[in-house]
Amino acid sequence: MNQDQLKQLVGRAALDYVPAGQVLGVGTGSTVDCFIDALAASGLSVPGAVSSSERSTQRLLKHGIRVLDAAEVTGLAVYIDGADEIDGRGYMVKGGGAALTREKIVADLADTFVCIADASKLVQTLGAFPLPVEIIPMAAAQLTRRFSRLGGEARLREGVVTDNGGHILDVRGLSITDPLAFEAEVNQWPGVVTVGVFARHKAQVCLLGGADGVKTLTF
Ligand SMILES: O=C(CO)[C@H](O)[C@H](O)COP(=O)(O)O
Repeated sequence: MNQDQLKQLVGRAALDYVPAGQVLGVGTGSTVDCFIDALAASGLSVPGAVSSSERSTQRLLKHGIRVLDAAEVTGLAVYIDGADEIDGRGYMVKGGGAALTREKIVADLADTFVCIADASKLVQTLGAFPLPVEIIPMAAAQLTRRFSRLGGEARLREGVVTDNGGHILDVRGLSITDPLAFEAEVNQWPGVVTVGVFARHKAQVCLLGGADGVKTLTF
């Protein structure tokens, strides 16, 4: 199976986690696109979804699935989203699709984060994937210097403006051995909107698609 087929496989597997009769949190990315398509084809009745991006909102609406504002719910049982990397503890790097801020907001509403990913995303240590960080543009140069003091090389993602009007720095060369401490530290640097380490909002479940089918990891 190629990577696209694995994404479709885990997208379908995630249907088992859709809470009956409840609003669902929906992430962003090509794997989530597969999940949204599978949800629409499944005939499962969901009262609506809280979406983490304009991209997912458009896809949900195209399928006739109602999209609610985050402010319209007080909580969600389940949030389903992809990842750029996930480790053996459920900590993740996210934001390859530049939606990390809204993804963290929706994840924060949810009791259970279900990560859907192909097996290439499972890593020993986070950091090989360039770490996305949403920033306020004015702070780009000084944040670049801060990352360089941690051994990271930050580059502005050219031509990308997030749904929130922010910019994205991609930071190469990091080895994130303590994701909770790293996230807490970087989050409080002035000019950082959101760091793409999801440690406080880690996955509780990961549906990992590989040659042998879907493996369910729980953390
Ligand atoms: O964090 C994300 C978007 O901001 C995505 O979940 C992540 O980039 C994985 O995407 P894909 O499913 O396309 O591999």
